[in-house]
Amino acid sequence: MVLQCKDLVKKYYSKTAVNGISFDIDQGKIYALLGPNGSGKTTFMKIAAGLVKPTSGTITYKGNQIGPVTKERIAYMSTEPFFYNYMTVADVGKYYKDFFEDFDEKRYEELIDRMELNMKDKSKTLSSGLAAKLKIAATLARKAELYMLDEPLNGIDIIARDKIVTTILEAAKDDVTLLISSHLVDELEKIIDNAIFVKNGNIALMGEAEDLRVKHGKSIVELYKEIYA
Ligand SMILES: Nc1ncnc2c1ncn2[C@@H]1O[C@H](COP(=O)(O)OP(=O)(O)OP(=O)(O)O)[C@@H](O)[C@H]1O
Repeated sequence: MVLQCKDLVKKYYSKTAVNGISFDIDQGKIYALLGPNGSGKTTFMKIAAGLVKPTSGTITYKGNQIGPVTKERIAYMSTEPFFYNYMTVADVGKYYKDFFEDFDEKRYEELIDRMELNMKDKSKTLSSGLAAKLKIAATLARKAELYMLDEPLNGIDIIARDKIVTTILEAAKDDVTLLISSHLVDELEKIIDNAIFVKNGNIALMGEAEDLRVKHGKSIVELYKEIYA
């Protein structure tokens, strides 16, 4: 296993966003982190990315505390835009290269092409769907070991979603792990190995997607509806 968390808690003043979760994530698998708005998915990803400190509990990546070493190996794509309005698509690449040693410029060019973006486009002129694609391209151009993508399909039209899902799948290798949050469970169901259902900061259900389907006689989409109805 690569990511291990035990009794992880995050409180924002009186609000408990993550309420004592424990689970492990195995290398080389694709995980869906599922749950409605406010269930704690983003908070968990931010803790694993080293952007938010847990209130209590432990979390390690390959035995290391979350910190500078793990940040070099974990690529996190937040729901918020990370680039400034004045930047062009090319500037975003340079900005990323300055921050991350594992950033592969050639791969970025390929991904920008694939997403039908142009290096000269100004980020402030991009539609929300194109800005979402830019975030994905920049994140997947890193040669990370663990990619955590928070709502990568948000704002992306139904035609482009397949392309994004295929691009995400290309990143999946034996030594690469993916953790993807999404409300669009249909799209994720096709590609995931494991599902983690989060409810009110707790794990409501988790397991290998195929085991869950067999055990409950339901698809992941149906389980989602049942858990959150
Ligand atoms: N900085 C913060 N200050 C106060 N409360 C916060 C903060 N960040 C998150 N919360 C609260 O913690 C809870 C979990 O939020 P979080 O963003 O982790 O959920 P989520 O499952 O990612 O939801 P969404 O799908 O809407 O992004 C929510 O009730 C939210 O209001």
